[in-house]
Amino acid sequence: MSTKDKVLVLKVGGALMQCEMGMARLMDTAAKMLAQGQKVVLVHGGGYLVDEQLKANGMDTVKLDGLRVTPPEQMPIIAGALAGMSNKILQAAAIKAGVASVGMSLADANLVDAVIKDERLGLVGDVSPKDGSYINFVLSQGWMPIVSSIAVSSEGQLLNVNADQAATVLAKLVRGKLVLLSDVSGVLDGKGQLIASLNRSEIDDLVKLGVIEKGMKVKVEAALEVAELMGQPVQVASWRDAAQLAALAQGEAVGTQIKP
Ligand SMILES: Nc1ncnc2c1ncn2[C@@H]1O[C@H](COP(=O)(O)OP(=O)(O)O)[C@@H](O)[C@H]1O
Ligand SMILES: CC(=O)N[C@@H](CCC(=O)OP(=O)(O)O)C(=O)O
Repeated sequence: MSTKDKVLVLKVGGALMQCEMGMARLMDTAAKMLAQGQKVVLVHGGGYLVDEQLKANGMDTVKLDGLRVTPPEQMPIIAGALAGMSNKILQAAAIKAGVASVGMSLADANLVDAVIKDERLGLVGDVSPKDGSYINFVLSQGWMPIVSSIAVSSEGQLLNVNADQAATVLAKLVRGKLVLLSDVSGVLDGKGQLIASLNRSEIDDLVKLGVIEKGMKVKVEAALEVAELMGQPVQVASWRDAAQLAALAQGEAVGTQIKP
């Protein structure tokens, strides 16, 4: 199987939706890849928009180990910011770049099974892959799925899933190649220098030293899970960096390689 035959699962962090230029560059990159026959699933976060909307509604944000504690009264605002605003802002940018997309969430078409992760986190979801037929159908039409990380449990409860974890579940579902794009060029060492590659023991050491923390800890752990499961590296890079996007469009490795 050549790399182009593999679906590319691209995850973007929420800071992207606050940067018109970044969105335009990313969607132009996606348009190029689609034109080359590369299938792309775009998974998105939206943490910044959630923060803004909670604040506007007089609510506090609490995070535990990089995950947002999600009390029931915050769920409508969080679902609105992620499955609504963030998803549609990205679809608008896709249309502007000539990319036909399907806006969806983890709740669509039996994509995943979702359960409450940990009672202390409230309505935060833990997801596992279930049925890829809908997303594969969308891809077969040449459309780009744009997927938010809102899921629904079998009891009909809306759940907030960390978007890096949403991306890992979709990568597993389509057996795809996973690239996590954030607002930093990759995993940085204690001096702010880009680390070219990391394996499990190196990650454990940097977490213990406090060099990898918060959202980046969640991200590298999600990346490592997929890398080990699929026996292939997962890349952590930046949507801000035009050179990294250009390299990505050429199928080249970018940022930090999280290795099995
Ligand atoms: N070692 C590290 N290297 C790079 N970023 C780190 C590191 N440790 C913590 N971070 C933080 O993690 C952030 C990226 O995680 P996160 O905010 O969750 O991104 P995203 O919203 O793009 O998923 C960086 O902006 C940085 O503040
Ligand atoms: C449970 C949990 O933490 N959910 C995240 C979902 C969005 C996200 O992950 O956004 P970024 O990729 O922009 O960080 C949140 O509420 O912020």
